[in-house]
Amino acid sequence: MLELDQLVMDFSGFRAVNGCSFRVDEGSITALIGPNGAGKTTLFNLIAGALVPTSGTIRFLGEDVTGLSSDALFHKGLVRTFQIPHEFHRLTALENLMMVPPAQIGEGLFANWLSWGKVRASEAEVEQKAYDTLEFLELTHVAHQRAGNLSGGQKKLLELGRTMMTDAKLVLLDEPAAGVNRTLLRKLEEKIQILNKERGYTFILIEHDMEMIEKLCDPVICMAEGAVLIQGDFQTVRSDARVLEAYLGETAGEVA
Ligand SMILES: Nc1ncnc2c1ncn2[C@@H]1O[C@H](COP(=O)(O)OP(=O)(O)OP(=O)(O)O)[C@@H](O)[C@H]1O
Repeated sequence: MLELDQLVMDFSGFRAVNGCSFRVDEGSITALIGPNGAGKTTLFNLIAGALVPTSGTIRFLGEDVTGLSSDALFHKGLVRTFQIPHEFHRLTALENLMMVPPAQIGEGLFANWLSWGKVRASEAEVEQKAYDTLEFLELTHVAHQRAGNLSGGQKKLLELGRTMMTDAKLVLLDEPAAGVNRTLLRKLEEKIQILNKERGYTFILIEHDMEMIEKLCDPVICMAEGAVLIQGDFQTVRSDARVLEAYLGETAGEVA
């Protein structure tokens, strides 16, 4: 589904991503791990079109998408969520979902410009989809609460819900577990698994929570100094001496 070939990203002389190559199979949940500064976020920015690589290529669904904007990629079904959820604080949870532009409409909105009946029908569909999404996420009880007042975990669930409004194919999740309490974390894991198994979403996660990675992810890719150090299943990667060594500098031996 996604193929990275020799990706390089230089920031005024500093090489943050250094010849990164790997592929992500459709239907997988891939974890991207590595110590601070390994280049994970920069790589996400490259895949999501927020940065243009210095060199190398990115293919998505068989098409060379290197250098395409995040907007163009979004319309192809590649969606990124953020470490800090980007909800609109003053809007309700329901409105936040309704604000997400449906990836597939695009020109349809323009075509509907003179046909208000159609627009209204489409609005009603979007509202229904937003309610269905809240129900799936078990957030119906906060549908009319301001998103800014939700807990950290509820905001993460809402962020996941925003991807569901777009019929995403590949979702990049940036530290989904960060700041989420244990109860909501289990719920978030369960929803990610359902989206993956039943709705065919492919995920790539940047994550530091090893419990979540062990439960959800295969393969696990460990980056260090801008390149892929090792790729394999959780146990293989976690027990690899090079991975422990890469983490040693910052966490005194703890891979987490
Ligand atoms: N816009 C930028 N300009 C200059 N250097 C940058 C820029 N963005 C990232 N870097 C540098 O690139 C390296 C990789 O950073 P990146 O944020 O991708 O790492 P990371 O693996 O996501 O780390 P963390 O786990 O701490 O978020 C770091 O040394 C960082 O300082």
